[in-house]
Amino acid sequence: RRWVLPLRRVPGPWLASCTRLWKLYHTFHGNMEQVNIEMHKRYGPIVRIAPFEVSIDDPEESLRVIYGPGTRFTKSRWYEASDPPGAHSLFTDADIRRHAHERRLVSSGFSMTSLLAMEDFVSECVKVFEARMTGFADSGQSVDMAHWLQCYAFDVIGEITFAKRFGFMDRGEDIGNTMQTLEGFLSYSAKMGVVPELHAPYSRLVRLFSPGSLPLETVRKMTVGYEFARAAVEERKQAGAEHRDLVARFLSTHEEKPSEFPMSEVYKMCTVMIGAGSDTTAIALRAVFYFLCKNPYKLQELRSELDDAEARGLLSDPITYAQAMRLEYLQAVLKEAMRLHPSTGFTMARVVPKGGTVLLGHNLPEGTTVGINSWVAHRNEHVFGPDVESFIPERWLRSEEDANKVTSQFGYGSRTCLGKNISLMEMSKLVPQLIRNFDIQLVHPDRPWKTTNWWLVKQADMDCYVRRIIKT
Ligand code: HEM
Repeated sequence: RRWVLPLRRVPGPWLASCTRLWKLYHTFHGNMEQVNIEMHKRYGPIVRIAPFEVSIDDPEESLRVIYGPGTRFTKSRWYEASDPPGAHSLFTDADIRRHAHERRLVSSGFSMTSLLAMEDFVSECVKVFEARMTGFADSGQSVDMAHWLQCYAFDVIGEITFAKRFGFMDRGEDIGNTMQTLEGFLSYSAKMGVVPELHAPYSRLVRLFSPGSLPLETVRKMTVGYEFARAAVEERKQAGAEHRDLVARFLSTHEEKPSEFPMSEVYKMCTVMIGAGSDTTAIALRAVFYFLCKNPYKLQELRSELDDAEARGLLSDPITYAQAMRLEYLQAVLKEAMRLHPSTGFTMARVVPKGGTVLLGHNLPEGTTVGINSWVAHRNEHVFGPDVESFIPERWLRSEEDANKVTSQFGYGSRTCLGKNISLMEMSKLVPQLIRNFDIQLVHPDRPWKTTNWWLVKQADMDCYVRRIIKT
């Protein structure tokens, strides 16, 4: 394989060119984003990471070719392990036409009009979060921000999807082991995606043997996620009229086009919302607070912007999305945190279409898997300068050219994140509200946090002290 295949001229680790075991090994270790960065430092902008797969470090031309408008590159088989065998969802579908059709059916639910109609749901969650932080501040207890931000993200998804908070923030715990279940699902899909041909036989084994035996249990969890969403939709239907949540929009699409969008699609979309919309936002929010705590001058800069806006009467309580969008430094902080710590940490793998392609001077035959990892792309010094490892929100404010530099934390092109604006609203409303009202500090500022990459690069160990800022 090393020498015979058309990819023989693409540099990379010897083992990776012979077998997928190299990729599997690093996936198991849960630090693929770091390995990927290291590989590009060692081998250059194009690296062979499996016999038929290359990773690309080119956030401009190659990004447009692989993911841009009108692309014929399809999602790779890695995504198959994120669904029960044989199934597909909006997130995983490799069929370009079917995906485009389904995306059209649901996209009105994600328009700016529906987003603004959902703002009250998010405001409600911001208030509950603030109340919980006030409680911690008054008690002097430290707070595991990693956990609480995930509670917030889950409850927002509950609100915007089902018009009902799941109750994570109210109870402060992992209700029904949902977070743990999602973690198990991600860990399974990340690894099984490397050897997708084993996904179906493995799932059959699960059905044959005791479903309670770990780790076979993990496959069953995919079905549990679907059943959870199905039960929530049914409960929401019983509760009746609420016209602003996503379920209402999915149900109205179902009523208009029952054969194109049957109830199973409604359940599936809700499953995707929970799977794709909770951890991702929690990770981004953790990154924001972590980098602000680590960079007190930047935190001060943000606080000054908020104080100034408040003094001029430009902020309500809680802050509206429209007000937050006008806070330039805040928006730069969010963007910079997601540049340095994108939520997804694997290459977004795609298959080269018929006729092959040329990327970075290499002929890549059809069927080759190619992809860009945002962790690599966001650290490209030709694009972002020599200070790529530093948290510098100002880089987005220097010039129009800098402000328009492309990042891929939400993906790119036709498969770009459908929930991007929802999560930007969640973040834009929560971050300033906490910064203006609380002083947040890491309990162990010198201890780096722990991260694990099961496609999402999830952080742990983020204990913080929270103190109320008393305004005179
Ligand atoms: C900071 C938060 C978020 C980040 C960083 C993020 C990131 C991403 C990325 C990178 C992709 C593309 C994956 C690929 O091409 O392989 C994606 C797709 C997707 N995301 Fe998000 N996401 C976030 C929040 C959300 C939310 C809140 C929702 C829903 C409420 C959501 C729903 C989706 C869906 C449905 C897709 C599939 C779109 C398609 O293929 O047409 N995401 N997201």
